[in-house]
Amino acid sequence: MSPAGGQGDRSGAAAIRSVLRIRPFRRLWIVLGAASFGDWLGLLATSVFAAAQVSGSTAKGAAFGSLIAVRLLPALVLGPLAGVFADRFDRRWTMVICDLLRFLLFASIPLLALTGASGGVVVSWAAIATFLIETITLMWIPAKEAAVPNLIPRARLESANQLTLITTYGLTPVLAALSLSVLDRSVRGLTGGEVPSWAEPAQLALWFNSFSRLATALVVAFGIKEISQGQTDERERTEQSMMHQFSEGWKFIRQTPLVRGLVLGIFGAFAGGGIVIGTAKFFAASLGAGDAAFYLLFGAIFIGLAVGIGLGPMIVREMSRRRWFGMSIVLASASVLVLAFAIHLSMAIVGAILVGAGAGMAFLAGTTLLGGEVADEVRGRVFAVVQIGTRLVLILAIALSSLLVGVGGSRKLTIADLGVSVSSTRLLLLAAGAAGIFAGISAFGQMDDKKGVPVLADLWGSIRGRPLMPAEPFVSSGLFVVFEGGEGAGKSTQLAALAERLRGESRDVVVTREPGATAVGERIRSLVLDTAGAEAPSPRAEALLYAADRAHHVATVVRPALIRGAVVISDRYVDSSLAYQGAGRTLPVQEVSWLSSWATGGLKPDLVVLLDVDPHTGLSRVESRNEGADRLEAESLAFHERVRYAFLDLAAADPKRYLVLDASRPAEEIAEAVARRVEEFLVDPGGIVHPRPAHGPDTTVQPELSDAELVGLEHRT
Ligand SMILES: Nc1ncnc2c1ncn2[C@@H]1O[C@H](COP(=O)(O)OP(=O)(O)OP(=O)(O)O)[C@@H](O)[C@H]1O
Ligand SMILES: Cc1cn([C@H]2C[C@H](O)[C@@H](COP(=O)(O)O)O2)c(=O)[nH]c1=O
Repeated sequence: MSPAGGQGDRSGAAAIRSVLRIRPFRRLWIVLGAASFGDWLGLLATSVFAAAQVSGSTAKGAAFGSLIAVRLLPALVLGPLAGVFADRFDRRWTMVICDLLRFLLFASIPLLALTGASGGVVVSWAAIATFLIETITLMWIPAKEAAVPNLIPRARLESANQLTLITTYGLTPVLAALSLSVLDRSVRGLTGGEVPSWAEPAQLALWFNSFSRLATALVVAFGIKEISQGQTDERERTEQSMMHQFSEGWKFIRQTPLVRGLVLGIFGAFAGGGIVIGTAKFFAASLGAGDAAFYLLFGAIFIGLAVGIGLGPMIVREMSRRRWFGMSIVLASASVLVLAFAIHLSMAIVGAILVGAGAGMAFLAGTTLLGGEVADEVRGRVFAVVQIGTRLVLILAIALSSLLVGVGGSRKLTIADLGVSVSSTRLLLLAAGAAGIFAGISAFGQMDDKKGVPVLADLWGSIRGRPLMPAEPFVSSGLFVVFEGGEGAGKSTQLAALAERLRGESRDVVVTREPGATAVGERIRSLVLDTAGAEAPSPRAEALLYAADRAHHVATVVRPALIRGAVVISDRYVDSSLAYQGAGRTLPVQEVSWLSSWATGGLKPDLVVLLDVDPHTGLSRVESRNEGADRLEAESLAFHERVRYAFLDLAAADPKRYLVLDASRPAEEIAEAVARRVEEFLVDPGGIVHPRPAHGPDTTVQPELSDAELVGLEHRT
């Protein structure tokens, strides 16, 4: 899989500019920004407004709290059906109708207040209207989320999500809070403190919220008709009953490993986040810090979120988004553990920033994966489940953790007589961190698209711009033996002897070589080795030519023969490139390795017979053939020395796969040793470490690739 929506080689800013050039998305982003600003304003204003309608601190607190609670209620009651709307009906009209209704409902709250209704009536209506607005929002969000992937190319989905998430959760809430406070001051300043009720900032904010929804409805209806166009055919959508579509959605989530992993991971992350929020006050106190520390920790989480969403893709670059998602959850959860052990505020702030960064990256990767990899016809339902589930998990986690901490938070558990005190807040954080790590690892396991590729090496390779690649899926029932060594080591001699022996046992044997085993290879061979006439290729061009020969050789000769069960014996393979172009030409060995691995799709030999010979000896054998030296044979002695030691180093790094023989021994002795080793393989095929058949739909890789041989692949979307 390519990283869904990965940004490739573009810088973050360039990727975002390119996404904004897509007209329907740009329009949607602008109105969503305005609407999100209005929503945040509305959220703050409705609550403040409701509190302002009653007197007495208890009543004010109850009014404020009940409005917030009412916003969460619809998700529990009506949530499960919301996604069906997004998948069943035209998403553009779903969004438009929802926004028109929200426009009316938002406007109705300050309108009722203007009629002179009593505070109690206004608060009750505000609660009912908020409940209805939230219910409508439940249908609007999956419709919008499911529509976005149809507006932009998949490769730009991540940038689009970055932009939307930063706008919705970073810019607009801060702007809304600032605007509300500036509005409040200005209105009070202008009216000298005698603010008429219609000009109350909370009322003005509600009007803004209302009209921002009207604007969204109009722009979506008349300016982004593409939302309707991208959707699955209407007949297909309405053929099934709603109940059937509802159960289909759940079945899809249960049975699809990617979605299961995503849902599990997202819920785990939100549970962890909820516990951090629920315990934050007590945690700040356990650090011996007061309210200021509490706010600092909260700020740190938001800074981390912004860093994760804004910079995450630039850091991990082309890494598989499935892997990035699981790793981000593990990072966030491990950082919760840091919080559990924090002994100083500075340590806690670092932990909180990392929690935020991990959560932000997981959120971005998860949203992008859902948008890019879930089919259009079920996308709305999947988004709805995530949306509702996260709300539920968050509320439960906050409620339960604050309850538990409230019961035991002020106490300290003293372990035996050791004098070690452990606050229950920290124990809870510890449990949350551990559970989060478990959820992250489980999600990773369910979704991993590079099974068998070492995780940390892949991460490090990705950060450096060269993610490791899984081997191409293929099932070999043959044996792949390669002869390597310097010039005149006796490779052709040994290869011929082995082939003859195996053919004598009636085995299917394919003798081949690099470069030059195919017609294309012959031409490449003459380009790299002929000394007469033609201009010599530069070192990088030489490396590419050998890789091109290898790619064609593997695809047309080696793999087909291995698939049919033949013993393939090749005179030189990847190690020659590492030794000659890497050590000999002093090109970066990692890059040469990357190139070869890409060319071969990760195919490695079962056995490499390295014939080690002193270059003096080898070159003098070649000379005695009186055929003249080719371009590489004509290289300096120092060059051939470097080649020799590079071969020996490669063999030392992976001794199981190599048979190193002293090539100055008599040819018959060497042939005997080679035959013995090859017979071992043939007698005991279980000992062969070539690619095995896949064990399931996702295990399409060679599990035995060593770290050194797994090299980067530039993923393209
Ligand atoms: N063990 C050995 N002892 C002495 N001479 C050998 C031995 N093996 C091969 N030779 C001789 O050395 C020469 C080179 O051998 P061969 O062509 O097999 O080597 P090679 O590694 O394939 O060479 P190249 O690097 O040119 O492909 C030949 O003349 C061969 O007869
Ligand atoms: C595969 C491969 C080969 N070379 C060099 C090594 C030799 O000098 C020639 C091949 O000649 P031979 O007589 O067939 O052994 O090419 C290389 O530099 N890089 C490679 O990948």
